[in-house]
Amino acid sequence: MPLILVINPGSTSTKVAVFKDTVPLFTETLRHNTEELSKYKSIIDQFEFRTQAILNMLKEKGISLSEIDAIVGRGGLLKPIESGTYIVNEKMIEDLKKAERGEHASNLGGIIAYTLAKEHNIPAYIVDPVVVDELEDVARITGMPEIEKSSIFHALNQKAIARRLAADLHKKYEEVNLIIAHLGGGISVGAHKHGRVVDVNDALNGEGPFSPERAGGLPVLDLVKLCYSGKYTYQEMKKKLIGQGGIVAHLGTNDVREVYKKIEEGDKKAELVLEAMAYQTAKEIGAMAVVLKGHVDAVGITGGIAYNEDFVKRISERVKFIAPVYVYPGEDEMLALAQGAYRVLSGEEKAKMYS
Ligand SMILES: Nc1ncnc2c1ncn2[C@@H]1O[C@H](COP(=O)(O)OP(=O)(O)O)[C@@H](O)[C@H]1O
Ligand SMILES: CCCC(=O)OP(=O)(O)O
Repeated sequence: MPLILVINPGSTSTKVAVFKDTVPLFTETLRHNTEELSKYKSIIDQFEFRTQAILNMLKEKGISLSEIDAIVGRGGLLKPIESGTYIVNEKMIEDLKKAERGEHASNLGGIIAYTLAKEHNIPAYIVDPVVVDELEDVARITGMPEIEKSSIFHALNQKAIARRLAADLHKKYEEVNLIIAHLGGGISVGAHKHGRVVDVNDALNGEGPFSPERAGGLPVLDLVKLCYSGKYTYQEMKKKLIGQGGIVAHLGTNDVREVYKKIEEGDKKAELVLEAMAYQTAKEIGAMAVVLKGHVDAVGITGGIAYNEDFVKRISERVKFIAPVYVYPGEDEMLALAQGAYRVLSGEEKAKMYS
């Protein structure tokens, strides 16, 4: 019965778990506030900090790395690839370190898994990275031929929750049309058509709703003007869009629980900004209903923010005319990662090779 270490770096957290086969021994979430993360210039600079946090957690739980049989991490911004479990190889590490497709905490999932696994001579995997690409061609075209739309989203959790929702409908994932909204540090809304995510907002690079730390879609020419205003460097502009945008920019925190505290204390601006995030998310769900030509079996709402019933209600009341709304607070990512690694370790599936 293999012991599997699961590492899931998100933009606002590092989640760590150890599974025996596919049974969790423990799962912990280490939350990182804006102040803690703003010390680091780039995501790769967070390597030591996040690795140490994981090692401390293992020590606290009395588990030694020498007992672990395989490590699986959340996959990052690689080339667009199909869904599945991939062995972490040198080429993948090179691409994650170069970060040519962008910087996101999930880049560290593969890198940390590989580094720790190498020291202990065990395999490292990633499963359903954020670049899983099942877009229909029509969804790729933008109005500027030089710019093609990308599929960058919470693929791991969206797929896991979509399967769970299909099961709750007593159907197979491949038989239903679903819209899944993941509400995390980033927000992604995907149209799942018979088991494929045929359209989804790029949750990293400025499409769809703003989120706790992303600016989301913006009036384009105003953005161009700001870029050329001479006020900001490229790196500063990037931070304003990814990491320091959205709720952080408006309210100075990436923690939606803090926003609710402000609202309880009578902060009207906090209430309006929060309502706007729910409004934009609902609007994106509406757009995905159009992608599916109105044939929607259910809408699923998931991610950390889905723990908050008020926020879910703000979305549901706008979208419940489309299809029944199901809520899955948090995520199924840790189990999905462990299951992906286990399918390979048990010989049920062959690991895919990234090239
Ligand atoms: N109980 C809760 N109520 C409301 N928001 C929450 C709760 N727990 C976490 N969140 C919010 O969820 C967001 C993080 O979601 P999560 O899915 O864990 O994302 P990530 O993978 O980006 O770290 C943060 O803004 C956090 O404040
Ligand atoms: C990079 C797309 C997935 C995403 O936004 O993840 P987080 O919510 O963990 O930042």
